[in-house]
Amino acid sequence: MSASCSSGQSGPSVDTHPCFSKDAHHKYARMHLAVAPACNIQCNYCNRKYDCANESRPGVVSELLTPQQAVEKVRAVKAKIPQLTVVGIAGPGDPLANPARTFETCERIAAEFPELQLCLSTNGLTLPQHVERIKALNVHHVTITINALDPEVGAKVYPWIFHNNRRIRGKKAAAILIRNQFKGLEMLVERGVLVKVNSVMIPGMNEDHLLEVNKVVSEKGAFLHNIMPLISAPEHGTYFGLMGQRNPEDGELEALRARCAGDVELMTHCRQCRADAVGMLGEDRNAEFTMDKIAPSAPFFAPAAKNIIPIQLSSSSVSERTPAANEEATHEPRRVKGAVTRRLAVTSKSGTHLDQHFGHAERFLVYDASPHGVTFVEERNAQQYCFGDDHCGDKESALSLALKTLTDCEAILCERIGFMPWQSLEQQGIQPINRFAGEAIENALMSYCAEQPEASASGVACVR
Ligand SMILES: C[S@@+](CC[C@H](N)C(=O)[O-])C[C@H]1O[C@@H](n2cnc3c(N)ncnc32)[C@H](O)[C@@H]1O
Ligand code: SF4
Ligand code: SF4
Repeated sequence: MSASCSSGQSGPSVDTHPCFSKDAHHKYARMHLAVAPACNIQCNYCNRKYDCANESRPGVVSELLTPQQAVEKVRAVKAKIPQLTVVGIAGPGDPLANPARTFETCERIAAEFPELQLCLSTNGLTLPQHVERIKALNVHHVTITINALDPEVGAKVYPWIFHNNRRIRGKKAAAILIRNQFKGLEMLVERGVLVKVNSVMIPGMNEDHLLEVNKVVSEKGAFLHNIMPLISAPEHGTYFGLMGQRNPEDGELEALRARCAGDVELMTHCRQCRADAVGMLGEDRNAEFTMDKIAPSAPFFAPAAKNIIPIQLSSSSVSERTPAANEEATHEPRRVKGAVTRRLAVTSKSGTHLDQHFGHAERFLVYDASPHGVTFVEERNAQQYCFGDDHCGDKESALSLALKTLTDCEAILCERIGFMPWQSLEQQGIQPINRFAGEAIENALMSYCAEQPEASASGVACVR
């Protein structure tokens, strides 16, 4: 596309942006900086991974970076790839759910490399409150992911949002998210910041609705609309993956794009890059620029292992109970001496690692955890409800018994989980988490805590 925007939005040039200009795409390089682990909403298609070299999809990175490391990485990439023109923050979580880390990174890069274009990719939940800062930092463009206009459709994509220190679910949550996305879009356009809108095409759920999204984002002044195919597979461990939500088939996305009637230009060559992609579009040279290669002596952030309280599983710590009536059965995190503490459960065969399928658990291990440490609370009996095909009896009642023992837990971390229990847990307000499969329990619990929005707001450095 040319430098002039079809929406009439004036402002920064897009001629040297590899994603926006078909000419630029072979000449210029981009890089994503993975400084934003936390997210303040859940999309049913997203499962972030923080140490994965193999998968190529959004939300996956090899390592998380502090703002300082991010600048070191830009220095190293710029020295080897002088065609670098664009530096973006696109996760692996949401940049604006990690505002301190995101804006510190932008400030450092703007100070050292004023010639580089900065961009951010966000779900938009907290966008309105950050627009002035984004403008002041001279961020070249912002991408907002908008999958629905109608909260009814939105509620099928987003099970919850975390807003004003509360977890909100269903249509109410989707309505708040959508309102803030459009408010943020309008505020940015008014201030001359380029806005690209991403929408994920989810067959059977939002494809017709995206025609309306296209029309409205066009009227509101977005300069580019990027309708991307859903990437969904059971092995990604997402809700959609487990429920068998299919991806668009050949030709479906093109047909949808052809039906879009808004004036906004459509992007057709997005590669759905990882949150740490480096290089020209279509290539990923991130492996050449991992921190061990560019700053081998620098200590990497790791959770404060010294604060881990050793776990001793004894029979006296095994509990038959569900939380007592006079105990607060709440999922809300508590603040203890300044640190947010969360009650979390895990399934584990070994007692040390997340190595057990939810359906195979005969016990749940319950912890109070914060980004700084982990305290073992107790073991609770779970009635195993899945024994394999021949033995599954009254699955539902066994599952509901298992769920009763977890009412005070915010999330359960497990190796894997099936669709039915996932749905039941979510209905009860307990988030199933399987992205730490195989990890040591303490590290996984601290990492989970550190990636929550309140943790990053209180300045927790990084998770790994
Ligand atoms: C990983 S997100 C990070 C930025 C921000 N949190 C957001 O959602 O816009 C970057 C983009 O990848 C998209 N994405 C994530 N998982 C996806 C999936 N399974 N299929 C298609 N797009 C996906 C998001 O919708 C978003 O547009
Ligand atoms: S907003 Fe972005 S990071 Fe958060 S769950 Fe959705 S896709 Fe993942
Ligand atoms: S995800 Fe799409 S828009 Fe973002 S850098 Fe890759 S090609 Fe460009």
